[in-house]
Amino acid sequence: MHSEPAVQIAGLVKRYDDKPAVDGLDLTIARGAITAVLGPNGAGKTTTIETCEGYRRPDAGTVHVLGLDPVAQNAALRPRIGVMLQSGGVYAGARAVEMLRHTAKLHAHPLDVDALVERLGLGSCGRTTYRRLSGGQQQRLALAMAVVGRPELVFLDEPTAGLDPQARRATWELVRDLRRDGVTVVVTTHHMDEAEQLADHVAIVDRGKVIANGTPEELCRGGAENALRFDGPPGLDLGPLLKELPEGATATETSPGSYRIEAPVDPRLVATVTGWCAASGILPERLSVQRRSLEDVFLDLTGRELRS
Ligand SMILES: Nc1ncnc2c1ncn2[C@@H]1O[C@H](COP(=O)(O)OP(=O)(O)OP(=O)(O)O)[C@@H](O)[C@H]1O
Repeated sequence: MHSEPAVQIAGLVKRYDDKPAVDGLDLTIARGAITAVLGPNGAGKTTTIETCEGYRRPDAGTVHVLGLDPVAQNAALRPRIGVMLQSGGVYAGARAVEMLRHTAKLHAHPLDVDALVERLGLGSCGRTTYRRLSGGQQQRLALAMAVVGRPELVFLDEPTAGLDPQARRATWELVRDLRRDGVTVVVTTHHMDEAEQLADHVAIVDRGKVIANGTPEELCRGGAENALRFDGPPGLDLGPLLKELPEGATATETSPGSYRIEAPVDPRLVATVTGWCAASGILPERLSVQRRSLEDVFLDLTGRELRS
């Protein structure tokens, strides 16, 4: 296990026509995990990732990927990373599966091409040229090309944009399998459900900076949406319940007969509250868990919706 991070970015600045697309971005990405870089359109995700891949030179700051400078040491870095770009990067006249086989042969320990083709539902496009594939098929082929060489680190830029739900799930499964094989995966997305489903770590990017960073649980912890609600008889004495709840929890009657317990919601909390209700002869009606989502976190931090 390497202790050195997979990616280390400090104070990254990248400008286009004097306008900063990335504006002092700091980010450390651990090895062997799935990290989602989440943010609205235009936040600077693609620019950051392309800088990590060596396609763009930083205007300021430093970037290290697998301990290497992506521009100065590009030749050493290239064989160790897999890259799925948002648009193409694939020769349009080449036959889909042939191209994949060819790419596999360039690597010492490639994945099994037939299994990968099957996995991503590309079996029917064997002899079809890239330009004749549907958008979703092109997307899946680009993903296959990024991972077939069994790289140490994979960058996936919006891998499920425009995919149908089935292809989306197949992509997520493949990404999870990569993690199981010890591959580090960095995925950019503006779908918060994708980040919540997939990622071990989430970096929320807005206006060229990382504005929050942590596991989905860490980011969603606290705040008004992390609560349990139930209805019961009005005027209950919540003091005895509060004594049973974890430190820092609050219990309030928000309107007559409506109760709200604010605390990290886990099965034990639900058992404590329902146990107290049972012991007090109360039937908790409309018992519900309200969890903060990454969308709520983004809204709290920026006052804006994440959705584009
Ligand atoms: N080649 C370029 N020339 C000029 N401006 C650019 C270029 N590439 C990106 N930008 C601008 O830089 C900013 C950040 O873009 P970037 O593509 O990095 O964001 P993003 O978070 O990946 O967005 P999306 O989710 O839409 O892909 C945007 O304002 C964009 O218009």
